[in-house]
Amino acid sequence: MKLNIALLPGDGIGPEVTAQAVKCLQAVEEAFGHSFTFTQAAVGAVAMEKGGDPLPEETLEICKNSDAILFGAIGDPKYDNDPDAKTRPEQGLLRLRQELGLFGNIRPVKAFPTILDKSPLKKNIIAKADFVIYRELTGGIYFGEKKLNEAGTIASDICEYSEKEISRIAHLAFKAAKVRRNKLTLVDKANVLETSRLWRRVVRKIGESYPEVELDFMFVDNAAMQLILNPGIFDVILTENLFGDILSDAGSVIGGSIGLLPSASVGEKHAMFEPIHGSFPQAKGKNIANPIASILSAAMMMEHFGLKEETQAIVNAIYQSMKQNIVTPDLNAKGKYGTDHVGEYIANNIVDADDHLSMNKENIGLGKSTII
Ligand SMILES: NC(=O)C1=CN([C@@H]2O[C@H](COP(=O)(O)OP(=O)(O)OC[C@H]3O[C@@H](n4cnc5c(N)ncnc54)[C@H](O)[C@@H]3O)[C@@H](O)[C@H]2O)C=CC1
Ligand SMILES: CC(C)CC(=O)C(=O)O
Ligand SMILES: [Mg+2]
Repeated sequence: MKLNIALLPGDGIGPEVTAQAVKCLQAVEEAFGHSFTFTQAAVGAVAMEKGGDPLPEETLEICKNSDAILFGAIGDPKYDNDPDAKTRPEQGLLRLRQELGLFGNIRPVKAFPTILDKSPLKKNIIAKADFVIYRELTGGIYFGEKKLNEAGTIASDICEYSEKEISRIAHLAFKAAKVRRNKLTLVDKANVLETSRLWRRVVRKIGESYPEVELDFMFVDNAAMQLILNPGIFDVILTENLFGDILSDAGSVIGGSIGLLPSASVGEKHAMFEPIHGSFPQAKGKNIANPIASILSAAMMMEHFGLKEETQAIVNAIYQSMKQNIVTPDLNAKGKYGTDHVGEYIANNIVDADDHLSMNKENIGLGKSTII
């Protein structure tokens, strides 16, 4: 298969982790006989340094003309610590999602069996965790009107959702539930928010077309607690933009590090693959960031194109690195392995399934059912 991949490393650890994902995609290319072309473009603070715009027109064009986008991370303390900054790196990512119509963000969460002891949570609790968050990505409070009064004393952010915005991601989530364990939990705050009550009405109606899927509802405050206490009760979580952002970072505690959680952001025409973590500026240039979230995002890209064996080969190689304890310091405090070493090791262990008989065949479920 020939793929044109737009590469947007971004800020902080973004370039370090995406470089490892690229190594792994190149290993897939070689092992399976594909042809991937990478076109790099600037986004976030690095793009602002060059021309002031966190999403330059040229970058957007490269993305629009690509088959898929591999995104690193954006964000810089220079802007985080400046409440008066008019332009921010994060606007580059938000606009990119909006311009490309990436309305569905798919975030699978499952603990790798080989590193169950890395989570601060009890093994018997997290071993049962296997869920996927379908987060609405181009609506809600992140995209509503923002206001600050002249005195700078009163601010507001509007949260707005339309039936159309809710229903397109709801269909994706129901379809995912059908090929998983037939359960969908809508997480909202319908006891307080009008938008949440609209979500409930629309999702309940759509649920009638998916009679095999058990639909339940949970308030977001309770869901934050259940995710930690009882993660095994979830299969597909469907939720709005803000709640999905927060819940998925909380969910990353299950796997032992946010540096392990990938995502796919999908729309009708485009697809982007991005770790759920940010630019982790404290780690920039130190060669300590975990590259696996980025590498698994590349695996989700392979899965998106129906390349199941390729997806599995990447996941198997990640297993191998964990089994050998070739992991970054977030998973082994005494570890001496750097971002590039872990990436290199995983890339070197990516082999075609035919040559794979001696390798570990377990999988984390990515290859089966997270992307429709
Ligand atoms: N998708 C994106 O590009 C996102 C960007 N951001 C931006 O990133 C910057 C930093 O934000 P934070 O709130 O500190 O979130 P963050 O996700 O960058 O880091 C939070 C903590 O997670 C851990 N962590 C993150 N990535 C890791 C990795 N690959 N390996 C090991 N540990 C990892 C570190 O302990 C870190 O202190 C901000 O400017 C923020 O706006 C935040 C979230 C998402
Ligand atoms: C920085 C935000 C725009 C993004 C974020 O936190 C996320 O998508 O997880
Ligand atoms: Mg986030």
